[in-house]
Amino acid sequence: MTGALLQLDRVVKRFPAGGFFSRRHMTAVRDVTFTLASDRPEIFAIVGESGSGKSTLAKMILGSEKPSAGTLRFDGTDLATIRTRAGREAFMARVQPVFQNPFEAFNPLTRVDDYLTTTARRFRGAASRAEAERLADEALQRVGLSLAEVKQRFSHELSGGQLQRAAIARALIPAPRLIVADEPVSMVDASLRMSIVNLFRALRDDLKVSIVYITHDLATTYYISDRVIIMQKGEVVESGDTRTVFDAPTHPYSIALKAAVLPPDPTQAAAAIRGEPLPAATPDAERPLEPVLVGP
Ligand SMILES: Nc1ncnc2c1ncn2[C@@H]1O[C@H](COP(=O)(O)OP(=O)(O)OP(=O)(O)O)[C@@H](O)[C@H]1O
Repeated sequence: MTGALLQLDRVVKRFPAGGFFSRRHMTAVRDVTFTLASDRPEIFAIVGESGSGKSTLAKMILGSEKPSAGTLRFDGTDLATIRTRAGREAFMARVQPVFQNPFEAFNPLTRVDDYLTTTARRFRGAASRAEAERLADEALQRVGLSLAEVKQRFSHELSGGQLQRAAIARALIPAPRLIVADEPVSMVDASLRMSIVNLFRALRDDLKVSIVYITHDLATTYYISDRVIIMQKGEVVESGDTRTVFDAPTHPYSIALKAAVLPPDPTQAAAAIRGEPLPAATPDAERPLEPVLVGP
């Protein structure tokens, strides 16, 4: 490991609770510590039920919320020290978000291609419309779309799956090192989920982008992530290599979570992601060592 891409050290976030005059606080994120290496792109999952602090953690990684205590470093720089507009823009180019609802991520009054070309001008310095369109098309091709398919179209004219792909393309235009994806497939039609999930793997492998994948969905986490932390009430209760954690969880919360939602058989889990009825389980002896991804 040559250094850390992202390093969280005892990160805490408290919010005021109990009204304006109250001094009470609730702790949304408590003492979270983890590191993503800069020379080993990976999909790092943050899993937990609603209210466990996942989105608050995502906002702190994106620099849009400040920690109450602890430090977050990106490429060695403490995010708290980024104060200038130029510093903030440079950080934003390297750490890009993908949100749950692509219809909220795009302004309904702006054409999708304009959105992408504006990003190319702002973050990649594209000097002409032709250059901005070339960069937008390149990013769209990466996600299985093309500029021709989105040109002159507004967000409501695309399907949810297409628009989430366009949102991922927008995130790719600045050539980021890290993508923070907060529930990126939960609003996508179940039948298209697998193709988006596979896309994140391709970005990791082909573009060497690391991905912080935030979700409450264990099935997709099991399929795509390399490492996982499981959060409960703001705290990390279990962490490690995804296969190890899910195959033999040790914390009572992880055990209960797995029992409640994750079909133990890989073929069944793949069907669950696609929203299909579960097929018969594959006998243990015939199971591949690695889960087989069947797409789209
Ligand atoms: N701006 C805020 N002010 C006060 N409390 C907040 C704020 N943001 C989040 N919280 C609280 O912090 C806790 C963690 O919320 P967070 O949204 O991070 O959880 P989550 O795991 O992402 O849940 P979900 O999946 O429902 O988004 C919750 O109790 C929430 O109500």
